[in-house]
Amino acid sequence: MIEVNDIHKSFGESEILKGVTTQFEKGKTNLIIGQSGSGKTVFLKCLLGLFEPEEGSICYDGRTYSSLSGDEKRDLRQEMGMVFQGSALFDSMTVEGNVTFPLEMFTKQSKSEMQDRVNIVLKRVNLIDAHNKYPSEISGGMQKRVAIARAIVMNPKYLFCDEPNSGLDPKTAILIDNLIQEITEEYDITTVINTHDMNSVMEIGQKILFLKNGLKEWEGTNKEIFKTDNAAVTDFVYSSELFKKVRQMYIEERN
Ligand SMILES: Nc1ncnc2c1ncn2[C@@H]1O[C@H](COP(=O)(O)OP(=O)(O)OP(=O)(O)O)[C@@H](O)[C@H]1O
Repeated sequence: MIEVNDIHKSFGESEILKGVTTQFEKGKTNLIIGQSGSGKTVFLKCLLGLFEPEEGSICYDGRTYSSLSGDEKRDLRQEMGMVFQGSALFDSMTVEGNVTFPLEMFTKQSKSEMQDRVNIVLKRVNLIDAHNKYPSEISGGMQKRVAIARAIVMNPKYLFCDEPNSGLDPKTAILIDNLIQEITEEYDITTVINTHDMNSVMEIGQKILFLKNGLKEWEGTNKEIFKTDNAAVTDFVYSSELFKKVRQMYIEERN
C-alpha cells in the first residue's frame, strides 16, 4: 500500500502539486487521470522517488520515503517496476536482453537463474517465441508486453505505468490493460497508472484519482465515476460524444 499525505511540489515559483492526499491499495489497479498539465506526471515521479516533495510524505508499506537512509531508498527503488510511455526498450538488445537487463544490473543471480526468471515472465506476458527478436521486429503490443515483463522481472511490490496504452489500437490496448490488472492481482502489486484513456478507466479503474490544477478533485471507482455530479469530472469524462451517450442512457435507466 502507498499512502500519500498532503504532498506539495514546486518548480521555482510555480506550485504544481498543492497538497494531495490519497491511498493506493495493493492488488489493485489505481489510475491517475486529469487534464494535460494537471500534475499527473509530476505526481507519478514523486511516487517513483524521482522528485522529492517539499512538504508532505509518501509512505510505502509503512516506510516513509523522506525518513529513509540512502541505502534504504535504493532498496525501495528496486521494489519498483516501471512501464514507460512508448515502452522505452533498448533497440540494440533482443527481447531477452531487455528483460534480463535489470537482473544483470541489480542482482547477483547466476546466468541460469536469470534465464529461468526471464522465461517465467516472458511466458506470463504471453511472449513465447520472441526471445531472440529485436524490438523493431515485433509489434507495438508485443513491445508493451516486453516492457511489462521487464518491469516485473525483479518481482516488484510497486508497479508504475505511464500511459501504457499510448500508440496502441483499442483492442490491443484492452489486452494490455487486462494483462496489467491480472498481474497486479496475481502478484499482489500496488499498481499506479497515469492515463488519458477512458476505456482504461472503464475496464480497470478499481480506484481513480482525478487531479485538477495540482489538487485532488475527486476519487472513486469506475462504477462511481459514471454517477458523480462533480462538474470537473463530468466535463472531463464526457468530453467524448460516446461517453455523453453512455451517461444519458445511465440517467434514463435511473429515472
Ligand atoms: N522538471 C520540471 N520543471 C519545471 N516544471 C515542470 C517540470 N515537470 C513538470 N513541470 C510543470 O508541471 C506542470 C504539470 O506537468 P505534468 O507533466 O505533471 O502534467 P500532466 O498532467 O502529466 O500532463 P500531460 O497529461 O500532458 O502529460 C506543467 O506546467 C509542467 O510544465
